[in-house]
Amino acid sequence: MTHSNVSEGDVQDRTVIVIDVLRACSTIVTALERGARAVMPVTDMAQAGKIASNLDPDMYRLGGERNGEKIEGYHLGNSPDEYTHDVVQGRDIILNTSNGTQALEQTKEADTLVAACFLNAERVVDFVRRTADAVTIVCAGRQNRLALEDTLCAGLLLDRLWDGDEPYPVTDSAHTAYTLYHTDRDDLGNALRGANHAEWLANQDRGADLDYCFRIDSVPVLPYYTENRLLLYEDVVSA
Ligand SMILES: O=C(O)[C@H](CS(=O)(=O)O)OP(=O)(O)O
Ligand SMILES: [Mg+2]
Repeated sequence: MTHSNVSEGDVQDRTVIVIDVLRACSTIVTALERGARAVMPVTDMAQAGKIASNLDPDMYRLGGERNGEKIEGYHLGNSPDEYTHDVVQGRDIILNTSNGTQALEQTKEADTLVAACFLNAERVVDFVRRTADAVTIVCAGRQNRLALEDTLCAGLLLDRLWDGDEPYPVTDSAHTAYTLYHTDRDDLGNALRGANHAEWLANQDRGADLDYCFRIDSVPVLPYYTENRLLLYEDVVSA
């Protein structure tokens, strides 16, 4: 398990779970659940513009943020709330965010790559249990620093994957996430609301995003990365 500074060994021949609770992975899960055809994660304006220039303008929407605010000229910001059925249905979403889409870019050479958050926690755990041997969890974090909400989500996934019994040896990062989750699990909502990013979003009047993004297991979809885009896993296997 790691946050930022992903190395080749972290991804090669491994199943990688990228976690970004606030808010990119929660937005990706939501957009796909509400009917987006695909989410294309990008890292900068130039890459987003290049992809957009090759698409029919009615068939895509540009989404993303810098410093939490919608990027000028984009259709959507990074609040899951904006990704309504009417807006995303049948369209490609080009998503450009500060941390989550950067983590997806860093891990795109993984054997298997999925996006996770609290909304789809059990769906990810179930997929990993059934399909994966070697797993790396990458917490997107914030500005290359640890983000409490991502670490607690990693701890929840590990608790479920290990069935409440921590194996030995594990990495220091995994041990920390698992232990922290056990410390906070009885009042997880409170711990999450005390996270720096959560406090910051609350101060920006984004409290509704917190209510939504902290709902565990409420959107059971699996965003699966293939050919530079995230698709619903069932659409990949049935193709
Ligand atoms: O939109 C978000 O919540 C963050 C932006 S920032 O780190 O608060 O500037 O982006 P994300 O890539 O979803 O972590
Ligand atoms: Mg984040």
